[in-house]
Amino acid sequence: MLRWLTAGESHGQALTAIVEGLPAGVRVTSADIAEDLRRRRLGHGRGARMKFEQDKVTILGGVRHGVTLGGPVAIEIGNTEWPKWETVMSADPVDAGVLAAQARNAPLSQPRPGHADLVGMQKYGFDDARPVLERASARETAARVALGTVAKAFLKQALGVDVLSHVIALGEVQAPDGVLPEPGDLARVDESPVRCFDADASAAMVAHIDEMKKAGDTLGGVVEVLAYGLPPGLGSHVHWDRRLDSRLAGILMGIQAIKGVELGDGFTTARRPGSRAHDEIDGTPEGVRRRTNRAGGVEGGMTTGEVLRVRAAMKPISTVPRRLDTIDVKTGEPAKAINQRSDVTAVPAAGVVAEAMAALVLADAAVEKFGGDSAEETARNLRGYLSSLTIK
Ligand SMILES: Cc1cc2nc3c(=O)[nH]c(=O)nc-3n(C[C@H](O)[C@H](O)[C@H](O)COP(=O)(O)O)c2cc1C
Ligand SMILES: C=C(O[C@@H]1CC(C(=O)O)=C[C@@H](OP(=O)(O)O)[C@H]1O)C(=O)O
Repeated sequence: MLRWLTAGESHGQALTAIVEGLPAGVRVTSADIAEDLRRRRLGHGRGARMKFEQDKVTILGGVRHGVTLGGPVAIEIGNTEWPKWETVMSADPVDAGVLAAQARNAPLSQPRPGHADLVGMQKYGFDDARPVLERASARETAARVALGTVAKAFLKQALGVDVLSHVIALGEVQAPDGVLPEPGDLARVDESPVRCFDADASAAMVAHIDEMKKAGDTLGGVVEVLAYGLPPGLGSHVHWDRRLDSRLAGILMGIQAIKGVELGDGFTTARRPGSRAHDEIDGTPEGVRRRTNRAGGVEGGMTTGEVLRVRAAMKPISTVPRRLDTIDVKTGEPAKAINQRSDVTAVPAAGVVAEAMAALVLADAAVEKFGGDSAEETARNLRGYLSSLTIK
C-alpha cells in the first residue's frame, strides 16, 4: 500500500511531501522532480506569481545516489517568496506591534466567492481568511507533482507504463475528439502554450484566454490523463473502495477546482444506446482485443489493458479580476472580493497535477497487485503474472 501526505502553506517557508510504500531501486533525481515542477508552472494564462516563484527542490530522505531505498521518500519544495512572508507566516509567535506594521498581515475579512474562504472561516472560527486560504491554495499542488514524479518513475521502470496528460477543452474551445497523444508526443504537448495536442485548437485556446484576460474574466476547462502499457487487472470489482475508477475519481476530485471526472467516454456514454456504448470483444491471432475503448481502459473497476483515459473538469479560476460581490464579515456590508493578481486559467497546470495524481493511484494499485521490495522484483512479478494469464 502506498501512503502519501503533503504539508505546507502557499506563502510558507516550504511545502513538504512524503510517499511511503514504493519499492527500492527506482531511479529518480531532484532534476526529474524539478522538470515536472517546471511543467506545472507553465501555461498561457498563468499569473504573475508563476514568473517569480521558483520551486526549490530538495530530496530530504529515501533516495541515495539517485535511487530509492525502499523507505519513505521525503521531498521539500522551498517557496522562494518566503523572505517577504517570513513575519506574516512565521510558525513561532511574533510581537503584535511588529505584525500590525505589516500591510500583508491585514485581516482578510471579505471572503472571495469560489474559494474556501467563507466556509473555512465559519468552520474553523477565524475572522480572517488568511489561515484558510494559505492551505486551500493550489500552491500545494507543487508537492503533489513532486510525488507524482517518483510514482511515474516507478511505473515506467517496473511496469513500462507511461502516464501523460493533455488539455482537451479550455473555456468554450474544444480540441477535436479521438486523436490521442502517445508517450512520444509528450514533448509536443508540452510545447503548446496550453498543453493541447491539436495545433489549431491550441491557437484558439490562446486567443480565448487573451480575450478573457482583456475582459477581466477567467476560464476553466477539461484535461485528460492517459496511461499507456498498463496490464489487465489493476484494481478490483470486489469492493467499492478497491475499484480503480473510484480511486481515480477520488484523487482527481481532490485537486483544487476540479468539479467533474469521467472515465473514458463518461457522460457521453450515458446518452448513447447500449449497442454503441460498450467495447465489443474479438479473438485475434495476437489474443483477445476490444474493438473500441469507450470505457477508457477500466471495466468492473479493473484496468483492461487498453489505454487508460480519465478526464477532469476544472472550474474557472475563482479570483475573477472583475471582482465578484461578497460581504465584509466584520460589518455585514456588501463588498467587492479582493484581486491582487491571479491566473486567468490554470488548466494546463491542472493537467500536470492530474497526471501526477493518477500516477500515484496507479503505482498504489501496481504495488498492491505485484508487490516487490525492489522495482526489479515488481517487474519480475509482473512478467510472471502476464505469462501465466490463461486468457491472453
Ligand atoms: C494549478 C492550479 C492553479 C490555480 N491558481 C489559482 C489562482 O491563481 N487563483 C485562483 O483564484 N484560483 C486558483 N486555482 C483554483 C483554486 O485553488 C480553487 O478554485 C479553490 O481552491 C477552490 O476550489 P474548490 O472549491 O475546488 O476547493 C488554481 C487551481 C489549480 C489546480
Ligand atoms: C502559487 C501557485 O498558485 C497559486 C494558486 C492560487 C490559489 O488560490 O489556488 C492563487 C495564486 O496565488 P497568489 O494568490 O499568491 O497569487 C496562484 O499563484 C502555484 O501554483 O504554485
